[in-house]
Amino acid sequence: MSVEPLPEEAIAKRLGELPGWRRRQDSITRAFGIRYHGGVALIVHVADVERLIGHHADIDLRWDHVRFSITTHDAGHKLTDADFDLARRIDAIAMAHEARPL
Ligand SMILES: C[C@H](O)[C@H](O)[C@H]1CNC2=NC(N)=NC(=O)C2=N1
Repeated sequence: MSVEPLPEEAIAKRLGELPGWRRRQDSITRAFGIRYHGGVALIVHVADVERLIGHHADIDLRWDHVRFSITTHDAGHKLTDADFDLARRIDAIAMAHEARPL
């Protein structure tokens, strides 16, 4: 997976393919509705996949939702293909946990 920052057009294209994810400066972010303990289970599953692929989201757990934010630290906190790959994986895991798309 390249750690080259993506050009703006590529970012727009990839965001268009990932409904629910929003850009926030040089990261992408999405929240899922899920109760606290379910959120913990979801995070553990995501963390296992992150360990396998070597890419990690910033994760904010609240009592009724969990928010994932992703950027590539190794690219100077810019968006890369690795961020969009992880976002797709998080979507699939969140659906498997029956998290509510927000
Ligand atoms: C050595 C290790 O693979 C790197 O530091 C990885 C780990 N996980 C990472 N996660 C994210 N989001 N960005 C990175 O640049 C990054 N780098």
